[in-house]
Amino acid sequence: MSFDSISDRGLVILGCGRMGGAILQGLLQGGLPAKSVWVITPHPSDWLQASGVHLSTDLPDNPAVVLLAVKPQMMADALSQLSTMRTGDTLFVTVAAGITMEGYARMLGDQTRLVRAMPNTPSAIGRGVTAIVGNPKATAQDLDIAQELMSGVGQVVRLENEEQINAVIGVSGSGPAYVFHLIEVMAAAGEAEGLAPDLALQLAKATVGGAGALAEQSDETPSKLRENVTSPGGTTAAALNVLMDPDTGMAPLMRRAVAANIARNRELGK
Ligand SMILES: NC(=O)C1=CN([C@@H]2O[C@H](COP(=O)(O)OP(=O)(O)OC[C@H]3O[C@@H](n4cnc5c(N)ncnc54)[C@H](OP(=O)(O)O)[C@@H]3O)[C@@H](O)[C@H]2O)C=CC1
Ligand SMILES: O=C(O)[C@@H]1CCC=N1
Repeated sequence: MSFDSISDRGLVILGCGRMGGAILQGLLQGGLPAKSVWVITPHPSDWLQASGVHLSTDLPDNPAVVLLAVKPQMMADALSQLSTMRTGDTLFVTVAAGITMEGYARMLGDQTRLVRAMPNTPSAIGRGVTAIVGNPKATAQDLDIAQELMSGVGQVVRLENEEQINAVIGVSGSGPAYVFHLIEVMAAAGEAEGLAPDLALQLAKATVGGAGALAEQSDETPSKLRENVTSPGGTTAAALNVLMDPDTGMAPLMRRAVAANIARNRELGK
């Protein structure tokens, strides 16, 4: 990775919890010098304190990039800490759900160059996927910089418009939670059928992890991979009859879950 402008002018990270921390870790591993990073976060972890970044010190007044990684509900308060910064030349990259570009224009001014990025928690192990979209002031170079920042923690895809970010949150931003829940319910079903809890959990985790890796690495579609498991008239077919029921199966359930996610995201944006 090349971080020339960030190395020269600095990166400020506002909020260094799960997501901000994962991104910072990816950037440092990718070669960004710790001395180019300023972090504002109320309770820095031991790892952060040992990382060599600037903590609780004066901020550069014209950093190349500010990464916003606080909870949406904290954003307005948190941004007030940047009031001494000249924001004209600085690119803002935000990972917060809910807050729209219009909302940022109200808080930061309508001249601010801003990229919304929506990562997910597998970023913590470099296996995230992030979707990015720029506001009307963001340049092609700004999108390249945001892509470079986020590629430290996994794949990056680009969106055509801001509206699409809602569906991204519903699918991949929140999606790891759905998959973790799948592990929980598969393990619980195994336990209910007589497996020891640890063994049921091991089987469920290895199955979801292995199937996910196979789906990513295989040239076959997920539908074909599913068919490969399913012997006609066999045990998998019996289970899929339940899971693929058009009225009560996973498809209508997932549709409702993603719709609820998007509705909440719109509420947060108000
Ligand atoms: N978790 C996820 O799966 C995803 C999260 N996001 C978005 O990422 C953002 C952060 O989420 P996540 O990392 O999970 O949350 P965390 O709570 O883990 O991180 C938020 C961090 O912000 C810090 N913080 C709180 N107030 C301030 C402040 N005034 N100034 C600076 N820092 C502050 C918190 O500190 P402390 O806890 O010490 O108070 C915490 O370390 C959210 O906007 C969320 O929408 C996006 C995609 C996926
Ligand atoms: O639950 C949330 O609001 C955030 C956004 C995507 C994942 N976590």
